[in-house]
Amino acid sequence: MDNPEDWTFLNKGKANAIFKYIGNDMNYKGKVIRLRLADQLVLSKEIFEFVNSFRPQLHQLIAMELIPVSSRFLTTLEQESGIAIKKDTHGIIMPLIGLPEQRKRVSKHISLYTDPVQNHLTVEIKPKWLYSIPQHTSLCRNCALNFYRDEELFCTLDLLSPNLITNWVDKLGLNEQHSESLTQFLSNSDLFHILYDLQHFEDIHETIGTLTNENEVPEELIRSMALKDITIYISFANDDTKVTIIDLDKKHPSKYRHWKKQEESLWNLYSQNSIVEKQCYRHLPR
Ligand SMILES: O=P(O)(O)O[C@@H]1[C@@H](OP(=O)(O)O)[C@H](OP(=O)(O)O)[C@H](O)[C@H](OP(=O)(O)O)[C@H]1OP(=O)(O)O
Ligand SMILES: Nc1ncnc2c1ncn2[C@@H]1O[C@H](COP(=O)(O)OP(=O)(O)OP(=O)(O)O)[C@@H](O)[C@H]1O
Repeated sequence: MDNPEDWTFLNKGKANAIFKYIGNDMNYKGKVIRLRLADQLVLSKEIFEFVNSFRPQLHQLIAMELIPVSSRFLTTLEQESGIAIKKDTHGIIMPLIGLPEQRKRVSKHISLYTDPVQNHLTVEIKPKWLYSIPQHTSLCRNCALNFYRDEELFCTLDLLSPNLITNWVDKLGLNEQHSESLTQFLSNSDLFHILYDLQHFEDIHETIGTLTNENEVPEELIRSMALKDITIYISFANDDTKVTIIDLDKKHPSKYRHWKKQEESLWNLYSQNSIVEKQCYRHLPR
């Protein structure tokens, strides 16, 4: 496995690079390795343990295996891909998520992957903040962020409310069969409610606003913010529905500066109910 020639660059985000296995070892065929980018402060072993702590509640989390990597392995992949990789002791092996070829980007947080021949669909959703929006707030964090970026106003808070799901799905413009499958899944699954419960952090806007030092960042806020940054793949192929959650990365407390900056950018939008025709759905505490 430690032969860098057996791995080819697949994709990257802000914190990780993904390499696909192209060697002959059957243990790694159909797998990827996920490596931390050079500027990251949380290492793969800590991420692995963090993710595992959520497995009892989130059984859809992608399977992971922590494996030691040599510095020669990392340096060679870094040179070949041109991506600065963290000098880490471990990487994380995961199954390769195969996506249908045609991609339609609905918004920064929603994409649809379809295979019209086989009629397969994978929906990629970054649900972001699933929470009860505070009193006197018109726009939730998701709608405020989308508005700020001039993105489509697709609010995942709608998915917590059975009567708003059909309309949410209709706006995606899927074919009838896929619309029906997705509506059925979203109506019957408790995943978004589980995430809502797990993300819960009382007075989150105020807490972020008052942080002045990374030592003040509560562990529960780190967990909540990590859960607000996951990606979910929902795949429909034949009669099979498969759900996979990726990217549940432990946040370093130094990220509080970014969270605060985002709050400062969005603050004025939270109370502007004239911006959009539709008010955000207010999900009441249960
Ligand atoms: O602050 P946000 O809501 O913009 O979230 C950031 C994400 O932007 P998004 O809004 O999802 O497009 C951002 O996503 P992109 O790389 O922009 O797709 C990252 O996930 C970032 O986390 P990290 O730096 O990788 O630890 C995310 O930062 P965190 O807030 O999760 O720390
Ligand atoms: N198991 C996988 N199989 C196939 N592709 C994957 C897999 N895991 C991640 N990817 C792809 O690589 C991209 C980056 O991976 P990942 O989300 O883990 O990185 P990140 O740095 O945490 O991203 P972000 O900046 O959104 O936080 C994903 O958006 C996805 O397209």
